[in-house]
Amino acid sequence: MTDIVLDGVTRSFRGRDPEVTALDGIDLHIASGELAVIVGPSGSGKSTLLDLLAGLDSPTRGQIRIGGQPVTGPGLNRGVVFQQYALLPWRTAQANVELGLEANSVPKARRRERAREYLDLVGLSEFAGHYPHQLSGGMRQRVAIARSLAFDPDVLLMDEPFGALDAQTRERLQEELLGIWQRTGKTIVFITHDIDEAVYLGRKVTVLTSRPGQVQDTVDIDIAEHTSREDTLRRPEFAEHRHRIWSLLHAAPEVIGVG
Ligand SMILES: Nc1ncnc2c1ncn2[C@@H]1O[C@H](COP(=O)(O)OP(=O)(O)OP(=O)(O)O)[C@@H](O)[C@H]1O
Repeated sequence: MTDIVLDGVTRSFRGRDPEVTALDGIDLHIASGELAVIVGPSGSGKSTLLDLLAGLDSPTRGQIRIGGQPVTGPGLNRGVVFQQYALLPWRTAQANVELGLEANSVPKARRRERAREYLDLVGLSEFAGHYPHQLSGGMRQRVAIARSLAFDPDVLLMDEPFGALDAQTRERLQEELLGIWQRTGKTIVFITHDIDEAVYLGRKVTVLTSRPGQVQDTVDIDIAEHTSREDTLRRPEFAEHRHRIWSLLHAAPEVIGVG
């Protein structure tokens, strides 16, 4: 089980006058296998929260536990996908996916096989030998997703992973992510400031207040079985959830950049 529990998580940044409190007393429970979305206005501490979950930063107060274990640093039980692809330009798509497996001491033949498998999962088998500059933005982000999944982490942490992509590519990758989630059963924490994306992907959407980020509410998204994207977007429940999240975000002062 890889439940994620945040218990009174606060993160303040010192060395500035005044001190900046990015997150203030976050209590959150994300169940194993859930696709949890976190939305919040700009500056509400979303990226800070993701860094804490990834173990790239530590809370000033409070604790995060994943599968019952306190997070004390980065770990192979978590894969992270950022907005920018962070691929190594001198490595092919295949070699980029193999990267995480090298850190994990997987033997070469097995690495190759697994990288192929995950490139296939994200629909890029034919591009294994291409370098990042030969791929579109959407393809690069798919390589980044394949790389994060290839070492089989329990949890996938995604910080606005589709934010830099055009609308069509973004929609395609949202579909792919839902498919990957359904096939792999991973626990996914997905950060966005796009309300439609939040409602479309999330089964639970947690809304943060503007700085300092606190949990304003968590909305259960209970849209009956997704059949097609069009069908989902047309459902009255979609509009209701969208409106609810919009209202929560706009109840917070200083709302900037909320789509
Ligand atoms: N290393 C740091 N040092 C000082 N302040 C920081 C640091 N990292 C973040 N902050 C501050 O913490 C607050 C939250 O930042 P964060 O990037 O987590 O917000 P966000 O919700 O991800 O914003 P956006 O949606 O604009 O990306 C901001 O006011 C930011 O300036």
